[in-house]
Amino acid sequence: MRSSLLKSTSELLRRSRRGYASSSANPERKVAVLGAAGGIGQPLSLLMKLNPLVSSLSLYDIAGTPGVAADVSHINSPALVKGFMGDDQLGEALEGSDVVIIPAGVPRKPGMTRDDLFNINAGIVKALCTAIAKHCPNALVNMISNPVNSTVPIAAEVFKKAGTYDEKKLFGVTTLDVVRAKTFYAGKAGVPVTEVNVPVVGGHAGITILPLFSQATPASNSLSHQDIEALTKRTQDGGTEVVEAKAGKGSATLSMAYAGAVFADACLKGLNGVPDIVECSFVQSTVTELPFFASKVRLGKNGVEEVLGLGELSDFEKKGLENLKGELKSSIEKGVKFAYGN
Ligand SMILES: NC(=O)C1=CN([C@@H]2O[C@H](COP(=O)(O)OP(=O)(O)OC[C@H]3O[C@@H](n4cnc5c(N)ncnc54)[C@H](O)[C@@H]3O)[C@@H](O)[C@H]2O)C=CC1
Ligand SMILES: O=C([O-])CC(=O)C(=O)O
Repeated sequence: MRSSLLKSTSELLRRSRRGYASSSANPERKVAVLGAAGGIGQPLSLLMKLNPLVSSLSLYDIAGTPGVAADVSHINSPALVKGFMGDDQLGEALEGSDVVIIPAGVPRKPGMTRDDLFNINAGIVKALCTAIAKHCPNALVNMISNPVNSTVPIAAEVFKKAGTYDEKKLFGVTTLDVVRAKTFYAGKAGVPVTEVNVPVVGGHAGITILPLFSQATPASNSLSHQDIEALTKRTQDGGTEVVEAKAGKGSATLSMAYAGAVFADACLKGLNGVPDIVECSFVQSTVTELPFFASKVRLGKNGVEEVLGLGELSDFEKKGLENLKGELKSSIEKGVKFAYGN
């Protein structure tokens, strides 16, 4: 009894130090998940229900949300869960949201690139962002829907047209690239995975995903150049590895839900004023000549507090950076053109 009391007290202290102070110390926070009944949406909704920083959880989809919401709502954690379905209920789902997470849209099948999803997902993202501009213009938007390299610029243009754009509040979620880079690096370098950090910069498709293993911590000097090349390629092809393993049944959902929950948690901590919250994300940027770029970002009370630079790159990474710019630039331009032309 005494030891379990001590354990729970020390857990409370640990949490409060890291941004999970008792719920009375945290402000009320509403999180909306758009696409909540999907492969990512369901486990992501579960993880957000478990997050003690969430007081209200709004689950929206075009179908299937009543069941998901009823199911998740039975979990005995504080967040109050409500399900919303169809266009008519989108406004209410969004009203008052602090963070909106968007995993709505179609996933890849084997043989497809993320860009092959553009035709369907661009329209979905545009419609959802139009509603965000109307119903919760101050929310932080976490864009998961692919192709992220284009859907984030689409969202920016929609918000600009609506007069609500704030570059500090729009994020392409690239956390899964970081999650993969950490896992693969730890396995190869033989270091504890929970201690690993690896920045991943650029974008979120193929060669635009550039892990900076030269900055990985804990540093390893047991890795050869070939090892680094193989780790880089595996990180860049991580999504395809899952798409092929699922053999037509979609793309990463569970690892993505985890990554989405990690990033949303960081956003909430930033909003709540927890200092030194840094995650990689695809944001409006001046780090390179490209208007959007993924790099480390410091999160704060208004969203992006500071877009951090790339640090020192190895020659291999410098080459990777130059190689990705062409593809990333045209994906960004494709998104902007779509938003303008429609
Ligand atoms: N950023 C990243 O790292 C990752 C992104 N993704 C992307 O996430 C997206 C979703 O993937 P999954 O969950 O596997 O797909 P899924 O097909 O299982 O789920 C998508 C959900 O979106 C819903 N939806 C469709 N149109 C909608 C609309 N207008 N409003 C609200 N909801 C709508 C569908 O009803 C469905 O429930 C895909 O575009 C996929 O490529 C997937 C993995 C990683
Ligand atoms: O590969 C895909 O289509 C889904 C995705 O973005 C990822 O798993 O990184």
